[in-house]
Parts: sequence; C-alpha cells; structure tokens
Amino acid sequence: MTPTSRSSVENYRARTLTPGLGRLIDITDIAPSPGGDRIAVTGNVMDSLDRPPHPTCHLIEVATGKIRRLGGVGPSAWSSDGTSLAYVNTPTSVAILDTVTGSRRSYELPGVIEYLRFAPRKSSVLAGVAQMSADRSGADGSGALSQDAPPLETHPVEDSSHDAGWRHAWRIDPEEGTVCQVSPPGWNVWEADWCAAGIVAVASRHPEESAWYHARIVMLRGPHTPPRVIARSAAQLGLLCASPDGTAIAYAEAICSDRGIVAGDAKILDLHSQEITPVDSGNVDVTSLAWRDESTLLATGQCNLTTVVAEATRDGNWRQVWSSEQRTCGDWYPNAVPIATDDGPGFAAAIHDYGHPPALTIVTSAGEHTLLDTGNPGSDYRRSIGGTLHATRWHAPDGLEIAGLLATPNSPPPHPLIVLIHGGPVAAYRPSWNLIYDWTPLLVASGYAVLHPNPRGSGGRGQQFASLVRGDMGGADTHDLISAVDALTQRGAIDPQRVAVTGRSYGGYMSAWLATQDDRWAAAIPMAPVTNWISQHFTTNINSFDEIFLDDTVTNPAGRFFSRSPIFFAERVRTPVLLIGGGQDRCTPPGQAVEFHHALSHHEKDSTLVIYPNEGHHINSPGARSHLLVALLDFLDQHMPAAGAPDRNRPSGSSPLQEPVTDNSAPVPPAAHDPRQAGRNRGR
Ligand SMILES: CSCC[C@H](NC=O)C(=O)N[C@@H](Cc1ccccc1)C(=O)O
Repeated sequence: MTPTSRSSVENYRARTLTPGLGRLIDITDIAPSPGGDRIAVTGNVMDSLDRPPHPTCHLIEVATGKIRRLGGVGPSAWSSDGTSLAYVNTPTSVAILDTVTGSRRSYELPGVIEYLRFAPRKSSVLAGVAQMSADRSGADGSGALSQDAPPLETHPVEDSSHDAGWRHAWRIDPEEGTVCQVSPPGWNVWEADWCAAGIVAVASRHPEESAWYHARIVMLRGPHTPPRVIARSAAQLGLLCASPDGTAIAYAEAICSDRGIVAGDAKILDLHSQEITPVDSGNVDVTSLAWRDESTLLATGQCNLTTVVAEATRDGNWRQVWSSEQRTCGDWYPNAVPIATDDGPGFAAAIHDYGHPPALTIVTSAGEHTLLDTGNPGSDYRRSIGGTLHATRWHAPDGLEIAGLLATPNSPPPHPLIVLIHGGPVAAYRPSWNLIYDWTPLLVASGYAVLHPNPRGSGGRGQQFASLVRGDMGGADTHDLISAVDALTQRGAIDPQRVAVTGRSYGGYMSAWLATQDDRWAAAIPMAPVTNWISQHFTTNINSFDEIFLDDTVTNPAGRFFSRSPIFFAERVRTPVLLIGGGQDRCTPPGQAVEFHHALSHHEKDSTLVIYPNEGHHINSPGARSHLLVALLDFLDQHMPAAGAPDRNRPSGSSPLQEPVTDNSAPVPPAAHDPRQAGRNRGR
C-alpha cells in the first residue's frame, strides 16, 4: 500500500463524507401519506467515518418541509385513512404510530422484517418476515440476513430438509394486540400484498435464494391451506402490488439476474376474471409499480439511458409524465411513488444525477418542488473533482448499437481508461449519483476516464436485449466491451496502452474472462467474480442463475460450464490480475477468486489475491472499502499510471486528493479488518 494512494483515499473519504456526518445522505424508501400532506422517508445516516451508514426513518411535513427523525430502520407504510404509520423499528419489530395522538405501540416478530403493507380500510398490517439465517440477495450484498445469525463456519452441516432461512407473511392485528403467521409452512414468501380475497404473494416451494428464480404468484388462503397459483412465468416475477380495492394486481415479468433488481414487462391481473392485461410501455423496461387509485398505476422505468415515469390504466394504456436522460430517480433502478397534491396527482421521487445527490422531489403538472436535498459541502466537493459524464455509443462487430456513460477528467484527452462492468448481467447504468459503485469520482480525480458500459444482457432495452446474453455469457457481450475500447481509441479519447478492466459479480466474471480473451489490458481487477462455472454451481446459493444464463447443464462436459470458465484459459493471460473476494459471499463464494489466483500462479502469471474475511458479495465496511480503494489505486498506478493527473484535475487551485485535511479522516489500517492477502505471484 503506497502512502500516496492511502492518503488519496483518506482525503477523499474525509472531504466527501465528513460534511454529511449525522445527516441524511441518501433516500431509500418514500411513503407519502394518503392525503399527501406528509411523507415518511427512510434514508441512511452516517455517524462516523469508521462505521457504515445506518437507515433511519423520518417524517416530513409537505407544506413546511419540517422534518422529524422517527428513529427505526424502515421501511414504512400508512393506513388508508392516514392516521397510522407503521415502520420497521428494529430489524425484528414494527412500531405503529398513531399520528393523531402521538402514541406508539411496538410488535415483536420472529425474524427480520423486510416490508410492510397496511390492509385497505382496516388496521391490520402485513409484514414480510425472514428467519435470521435467510440469505440476503446478492443485490443486497449476500451473506446471512441478520448479524445475529451464526457465522457460516459455525453452521451445522447443511442437510436437504430445506429447514432453514424461510420467509413468511405475518399479520399484525393492533386491535387485538396479536401477531400471527398467515402463509402456510412449505411455501416461501418473497413479496406479498393484501387483496380483496386475502393476500397475494410471490412465492416458491423452497426457501433457498436460488428458488426465487422459479417463484410464482399465488393467492394465500391461510396458514393451513395450500396457496392457489394465479400467475407463472418462464422468466422471473416481481414488483407485486394490489390495487387499493384489491380487485387487481400489477406485477412485472422480467428476465432477472438478481432478486430485487427487476426491469421488465408490466402486467395487470384482474382477480375476478383472471384476465391478464399487458401494459403497453413501448421500449421502456418497467422498474417500479405502485397504484395511484383503483384504476391507475404509477410506473417507473428505464429506456436505454433515459429514466421514465408514466401512468398506466387498467386497460394497459401508458402515458409518460416525466423523462430525463440527464437525471434519474431511485436506487439500483428508477423508482417513484404516487402522491396527491393541491396541484393534482403527482409523484414523489429521490431525483439525482452524476453531479447531485438524491433530493426528495414532488413532481406535478405545475413543476418540481424539492422537499429535502441531501447535498452538502462534501457532495459539492465530489462534484468538483468528478469530471464530466458523457453518454456514449458505439457499434458491436455484429452491428448492434451499445450505449454507456463515459466519465472523463476535465484535462485534455487521451486518458487512461478503466472499463467498469456492472453486475447482473441484467442491470444497467444510467446517469446516477453513485453510478452503482461510488468509485468513479475518485478514479476520475486520480486521472482515469471510466467507461460504464451497458452491453447486451443489460436492463433497460427490453426483454429481447436482456435475453441476448442467455446461453451466451462470455460471447457477444465480450465483443460489445472490446469494441467500446476500439471506438474510444479511434475517437482519440483514450490511450489504448493504458486500459484496465474491472467489475463486480457478473462484471467480475467478465473482467476475468476478458483477461483470458484479449491481451490489450494493462490491468484486470475482477471483484466477487465467477471464474469456474462448475465449482460455482456447486458452491453458490443461486445455482439457478448459472443454469439460466449459461442455458446449459453442469453435467455437460462439452458445454458452456466448461467453455465459458476463465479458469480453463488461465495459461493465455498476459495481463496482471488483482482478484478481490468477500469471505461471507454466498452468491459468488470467495473460492472463485482463489481458484483463478491458483490457476494463474500455476502458470506463473502476475496475480494478487485479496479476500476480506468479514465482507459479503459487496465490500461494505468502511475499513475494507478503504483498503479496497487503496489496493485498486496502487494496482492501477503500478500498471497504468495516470501521471500527474491529480494536479491537472484539481477544482480551483487546490490539489483535491493530496491536500492534508485537519478533520477526523479515517486511517486505513489493513490489519484492523484483516484482508487476507493470500498471495502474490509475479509472473510474466
Ligand atoms: C456471475 S454470478 C452472479 C451474478 C450476480 N447476479 C446474481 O446474483 C450479480 O452480478 N449481481 C450484481 C447485482 C447488482 C447489479 C447492479 C447493482 C447492484 C447489484 C452485483 O452484485 O453487482
């Protein structure tokens, strides 16, 4: 670890994060009251640079903008008369606040509460409850859902009884002061909502994360009666929500690589007639759905790099109400919720772009009204060093147009380039504040251009585009990425001698794969990668993923489990490789990084392996995250230095990354969080 990279990362963290300490720094859940006069908001608050941010619920008065911290961890839900607000208070308890009297009552549930729904016109609350040992989705960082669950190495030996990690629907009855399970044993409930006949749910017969890929929509009929299947799909199902009168449900049918990252075709199912009406969203992949009233849905979606908000009627008509190619809303994918206002129907969303962090905004036909801006001097500083983000397009060898976002330093080109491949594969970049990973401004300030490509298989360009990667991971998607580098070279934007490839999960797989397929890379940094689909199949908690996306069976010795695994091509690698893994990752277990490192070492290639023992699929703890950024900058500096760039890049006469700061910047002690730098092999 060089002192230069370490002080760059320390200063970056201190200058971008310190001004936001103790304040909301993002917005993760928005729940407007039925009358539109208040909004319950959950967002992250960071108390110290040494601890990860924690979610906290707030209540905002729309007329005055007055904000009150409720505590709790969210999410929240309103009763239909607006007098009660339920919110997740601790991971295992729900508070129901009477907003008229101010009284609050708490209900303990036997697991981690994931979502809440108030029954229409009644006081009952539906809660999604996961057992402590249930898996976090890969999109949520993988590992056990609760910190209280025993660590993986102390688990009893697994058996085939499917006896752990279930998710169930529970009902809280505040009038009787009781809680009871309402979904039957033997059915795992991923999402649920009230409807006229009871409860609808996305459910599967097994609790494992992998079972989600085959889940169906069912009508729950009580804890002792098997549910009735009402919708199924060859793809995945999500975004379930029932109309306020409970006579219809809306959901999305989508080819998905991750639970919780859904972009697809919206459908409306009339629960009386059983008729399914597709919503005609044109080229927009729908990413969030919420009913405004009995007949209208508010839908959010992505269309290439553009974010779209629209209203859909029960007969499937679609009317766009807002769109932007410069700005977006929501988190991994666009998200917005309906709100009633004095100016008529509108929507509330956390709107952001590459230069501005999320601002809670109400949008109506009268315009946009910002209620809460999470911006602070730290985000201003980050904007000042983050360069410029450009939409960019190029053609793959087969003629297909591919799009991406290129962040460049404000210095003249050509720049050294980092190709940062998103996970999924069915996810997508759009011009957001974080660009998924939150590393881009630091890399740009260090002198690198960063390309965020949406190769075939990405979300936001329709189900046919997403499914182009099915049965061909590591095929045409490889050339979508290589042709981007060719196009940027031809345009004089980048220096082809200094191009690195990196990414997480599917992006980690592609980084390892690209290093085996082409020699042009000056460095490859696969994070949480898959490198051997065969061992991945037998160690991951999502082995449905590889069967779906390789469209093959692991027992086919001539098939893609072999022919698309980087490990079997390690001898071809000419690129120095830095492999990163999380010890608690159940999605792409750390053995995937270890195997590739050993294969490269066996062939005397230049490979370094770093495993963070306490991290999952995502490297989240501040210490490990800082260590990762230092390791990344060091590796890039060693193999493709961006000479002199930090000075060229400074905002207004000050050197952004090397300037000493006088506040409480976090040191980066590698030993404190014990990354296992398992090995370094200097090869050719
Ligand atoms: C290659 S095996 C598993 C890939 C994994 N998908 C399934 O769990 C994956 O790539 N996950 C992504 C999901 C993601 C995408 C965009 C934003 C947040 C999460 C990942 O964890 O990066």
